[in-house]
Amino acid sequence: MTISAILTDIEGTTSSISFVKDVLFPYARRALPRFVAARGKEPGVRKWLDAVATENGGMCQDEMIVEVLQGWIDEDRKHTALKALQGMIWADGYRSADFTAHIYPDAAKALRDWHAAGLPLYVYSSGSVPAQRLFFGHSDAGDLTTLFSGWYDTEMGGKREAQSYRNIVESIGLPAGEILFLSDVVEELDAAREAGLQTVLIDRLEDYATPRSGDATHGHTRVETFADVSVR
Ligand SMILES: CSCCC(=O)C(=O)COP(=O)(O)O
Ligand SMILES: [Mg+2]
Repeated sequence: MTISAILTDIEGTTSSISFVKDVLFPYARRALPRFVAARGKEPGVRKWLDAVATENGGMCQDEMIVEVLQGWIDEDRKHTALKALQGMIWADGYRSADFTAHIYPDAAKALRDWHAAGLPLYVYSSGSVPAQRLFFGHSDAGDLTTLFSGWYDTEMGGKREAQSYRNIVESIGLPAGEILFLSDVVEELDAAREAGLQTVLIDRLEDYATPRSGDATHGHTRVETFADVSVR
């Protein structure tokens, strides 16, 4: 079947889970108290803190909001408010060169090759769109932002819901069946398939101790690196 565009996940797909869990999340957890104290009154920050407070019974102390957010980081909650705030915090880390974002060399190469071949590339991640731009703007392989034609986060809906992929398909403006979605999470691939997209499971051996096979792949094509993704 024709592939006219590629939509990719980040964590566990283009990039290692351990970079996100062991570098980005602890950085945000540590920096949160100081970040909220320094910037909590800015409208663009306050709106997300207020959203967290409202969801937790209207708590009014920022210290309590910080504790809730740190708990969500520990649980790896993919909450839009947390993701927006994390993105703002990571901006400091990237700017001061505390880290660069991990990208598998095979992913960087394939993304460059597909872009050069004229295939439009899109990102769909639980990380906020500003966080995605920072991530690919400061990757181990340099600034890759110009490779992408569009960016989507959970403002489009949750990654395990078919409607989110329908929203993205409408935004991209191509037939669902011509868009290939790449992810390490089978439930995300299931939702994308339900919306009519083509799917490939990226099964990184560095991230997943046991290769997924048989029923565990839910029938999605499985590869271990981007080099094995066929776009013809
Ligand atoms: C691009 S921001 C860092 C990743 C992140 O916060 C995250 O939750 C990644 O989730 P994904 O949907 O890319 O698996
Ligand atoms: Mg992922």
